[in-house]
Amino acid sequence: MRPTLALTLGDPNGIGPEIVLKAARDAGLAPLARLVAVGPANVLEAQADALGLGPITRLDGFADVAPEGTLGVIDTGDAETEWGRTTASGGRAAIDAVARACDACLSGEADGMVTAPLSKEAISLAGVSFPGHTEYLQDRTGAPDVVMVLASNLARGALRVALTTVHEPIARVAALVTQERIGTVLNTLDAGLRQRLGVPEPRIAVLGLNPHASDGGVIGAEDLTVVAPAVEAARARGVNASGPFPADAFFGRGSWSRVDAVLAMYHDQGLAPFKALAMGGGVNLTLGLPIVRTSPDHGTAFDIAGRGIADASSFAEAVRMAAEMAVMRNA
Ligand SMILES: NC(=O)C1=CN([C@@H]2O[C@H](COP(=O)(O)OP(=O)(O)OC[C@H]3O[C@@H](n4cnc5c(N)ncnc54)[C@H](O)[C@@H]3O)[C@@H](O)[C@H]2O)C=CC1
Ligand SMILES: NCC(=O)COP(=O)(O)O
Repeated sequence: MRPTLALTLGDPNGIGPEIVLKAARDAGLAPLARLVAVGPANVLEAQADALGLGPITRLDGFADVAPEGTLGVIDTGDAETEWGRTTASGGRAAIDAVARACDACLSGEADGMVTAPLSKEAISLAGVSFPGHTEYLQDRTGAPDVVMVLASNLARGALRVALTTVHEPIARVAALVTQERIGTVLNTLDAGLRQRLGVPEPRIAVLGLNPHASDGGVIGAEDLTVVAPAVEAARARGVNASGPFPADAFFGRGSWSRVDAVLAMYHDQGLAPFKALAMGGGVNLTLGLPIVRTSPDHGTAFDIAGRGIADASSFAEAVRMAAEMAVMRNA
């Protein structure tokens, strides 16, 4: 089975359209999936011309097939490009593409979606109340629980970092790290590792919330009163979780290579070490959705937009992973 993947263009003022064009010309990806761009076709056509990465064919829908050697695009309406600017119209264009691709996955027109980066500030200016794709797609698909996972294959093994809280200000994190939340995330992560990533018996390490995982209660109580009981409860349900572990030594000692996934308590606790180890080859995926969704490990890169120098390797990895997940899901 060769899945059809919808590639959303992201914010038209960033590097999204450029990395989609570059991935579409990656000869290694063509056998894995049929790639269909979704977003403002005028933006994609202009960038394809400027960067010499065409030709582009406008499609009426996913059933319409682009001629060999061209990238098909499903148009979601014209947009302007203002390189590097955070605009409401850029945010609107980005989210309209995500909505179209998501609906195509739900209806079965597409087998998965790979999202180029959008600006959280721009979608907020456009009136979207969700901070990112993860929360928007959870709402649009009606998924009860989702987990953000950043994944990469490194020489020492697969590094997968999942997040208990995602796009939350640090002032709110401690209150959001509850036994219930950790339990729900562990269940969703365990199921997603088995069903979507083909890990038969997932081993999950859970990081502590406080420095040194609270050090016996000297540095806060949450690791003893919240995280440890949540890990115990998950183990009683058959989830092979361990911890809480002090986050700094856990990454410093390379302990991640002895488990299938690491559950961090908050965004930067997990993603700072992930990006230090894997940036450029990492993939952001959402487990718990009824659809397949992956994304690169970076953002809109407004500072280099329009210069033709964006590195598309993480986006290409996201396409590869989505193709594998779609094949596994449809098997
Ligand atoms: N999946 C998504 O939609 C994501 C969106 N974002 C959003 O992107 C915006 C910018 O985020 P930042 O934290 O500044 O991170 P960023 O990843 O956009 O940029 C950080 C630095 O890395 C460089 N960079 C990033 N990707 C690159 C690539 N493919 N090739 C070459 N250089 C690259 C940029 O030029 C910049 O200097 C924010 O609005 C953020 O919310 C961030 C991460 C993921
Ligand atoms: N740090 C990851 C990130 O911001 C991506 O968010 P999302 O758009 O995938 O929800």
